[in-house]
Amino acid sequence: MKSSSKPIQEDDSSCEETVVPSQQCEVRQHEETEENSPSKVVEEKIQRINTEHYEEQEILLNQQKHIQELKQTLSTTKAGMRLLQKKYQEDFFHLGNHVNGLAHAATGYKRVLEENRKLYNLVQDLKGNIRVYCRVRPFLPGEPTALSTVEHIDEGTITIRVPSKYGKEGHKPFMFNKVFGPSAAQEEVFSDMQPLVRSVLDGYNVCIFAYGQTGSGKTFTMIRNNSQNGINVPEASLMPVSTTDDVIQLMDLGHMNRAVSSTAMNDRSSRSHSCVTVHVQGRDLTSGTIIHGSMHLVDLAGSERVDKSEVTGDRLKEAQHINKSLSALGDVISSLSQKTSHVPYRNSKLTQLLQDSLAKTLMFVHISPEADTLGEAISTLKFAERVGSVELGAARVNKDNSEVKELKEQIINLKMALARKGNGNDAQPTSLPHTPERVSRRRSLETPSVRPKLPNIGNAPSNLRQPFSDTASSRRHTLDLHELMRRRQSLNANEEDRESKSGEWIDKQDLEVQSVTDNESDEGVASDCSDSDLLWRLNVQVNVPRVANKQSSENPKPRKVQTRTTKLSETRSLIPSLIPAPSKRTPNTVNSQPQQRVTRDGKRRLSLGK
Ligand SMILES: Nc1ncnc2c1ncn2[C@@H]1O[C@H](COP(=O)(O)OP(=O)(O)OP(=O)(O)O)[C@@H](O)[C@H]1O
Repeated sequence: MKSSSKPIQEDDSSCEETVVPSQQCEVRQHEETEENSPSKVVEEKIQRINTEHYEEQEILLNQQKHIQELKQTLSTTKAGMRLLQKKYQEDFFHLGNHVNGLAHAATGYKRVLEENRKLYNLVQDLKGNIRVYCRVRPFLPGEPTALSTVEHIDEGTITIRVPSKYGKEGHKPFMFNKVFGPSAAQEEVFSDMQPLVRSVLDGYNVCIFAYGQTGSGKTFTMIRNNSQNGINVPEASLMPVSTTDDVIQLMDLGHMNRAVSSTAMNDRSSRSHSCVTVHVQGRDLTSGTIIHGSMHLVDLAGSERVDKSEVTGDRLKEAQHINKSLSALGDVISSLSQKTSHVPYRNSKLTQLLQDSLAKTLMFVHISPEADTLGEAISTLKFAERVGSVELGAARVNKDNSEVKELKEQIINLKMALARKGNGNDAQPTSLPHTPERVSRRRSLETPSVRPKLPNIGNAPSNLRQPFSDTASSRRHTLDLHELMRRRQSLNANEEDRESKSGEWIDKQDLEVQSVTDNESDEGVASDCSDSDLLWRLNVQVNVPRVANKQSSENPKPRKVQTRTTKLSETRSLIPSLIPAPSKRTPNTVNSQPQQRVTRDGKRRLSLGK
């Protein structure tokens, strides 16, 4: 193709270059045409095709070569990839192993941490430390959730965000046995308390109290929701034992009778401490030892400074009373921590109530997250840390050994003798020898399991109370509180008829609900456990406050002591016939006046930790 076009171009150029007449040019063209004969053209074509073929061959060869090279590269790459894949697989395998190892280690670490915590708590228990749990309330609906006072929460540490004057870096850590954040569920909180609650059934005295400023969530922790009395608290129960619901019902009962009024801090501020006491008593089947334990559940009134609540008049006096008892609690705690020889338990009704159970105490300290409560939160946490450092010595099981039992029996005999004397019966039980029958009869007095109807209380034969049946003598009892509540309601319905009613007994389990606002004129607390209370404590007892607080929040009135003891009819009617009424302890004259703490500026200290 190329060769054929070229001569034509040459011809054209020659034609252009030489200026010849048109005829001459035509002649030359003719001559050239002759030269381009068909054979020549074919030849040239073949040559051209060959050349082209040769070139294509060359290209093909080149391409094949490239393909070969590419194949080579591909297989090398493939081999490399396979190698890499293998390596990655190995790496992944190792990584997996490593991660597994880490996960295992983390689980182990968690387990060790948990064990450490348990051991730490055990050591604390052995030393008799007051256990302190801290709980942070979440922001409430409608509250500005700007910045929480809480910076960080770890298992047992809570770090509070503070202005720099409080700490170098603007935060301050506090350590407790456990810290529950705002999202902690009730179940989580209660599951940690189970061992403590169970120890009541093993014969220990236990006290669980909720401390914190108004509105910080004390009642939320201590009781469940009760729409009846309009208290907006959650559906949950304090105690994970079978008696939970019953005890909670009692707490509700106490709460219903509790003084509440609105303050600057809370629309329904509790203006009194609410205490529920559960006494459990049973006999160890193997040794025959009588074991009794008690549990105080105390929902304290708000611990804030009086001026914070902005109350005046009667409310102010009430607030001062509240803080006086909290102050007395603070005094008890500080004298326990300083191990002074005298602990001023008698300075307040609250501390008298807690005296027998402080050896196994759990304090729930509550704080609110709002920034404007920072000051209260810090003083609350400081107080709680101090409480946590108090060593009370190991708690002891309330076992009556044979000597104590014998002495108690003698006391019972004496009481019976006195009672008979009062009835004109001159029997002299104390002078009787301790025959086995007598001892067994006296024991039967201690441990009634059948609940007899008592026809004539004054002449009730002493063997009316039966010994524990096998089931009844089990160390763990379920409180028959439904019955108790039913009776409580019927008591309310017809208080006047109480005296004449007879009923059944509930053995060895006493329950008390009290609303306490301390007052110098208060007499001994109902749960006071003196020896003379032995028979008295065999009966069901519900102490409810004489409530000024039917007083509504609109018309609240200050109260003195609002504790009334309501005994079931059979309790009332039986006891006086057999024994004298339970004696109330005479207040300790040495320390009958509450201590008034004076601060440096000369003002009386009104609240704890301030
Ligand atoms: N952990 C919590 N989760 C959700 N809401 C809570 C929590 N703790 C408290 N609250 C809510 O905060 C409000 C105040 O709580 P609560 O009444 O228990 O405080 P308080 O400390 O008992 O107050 P007061 O001293 O006045 O009796 C209630 O509406 C309660 O439902």
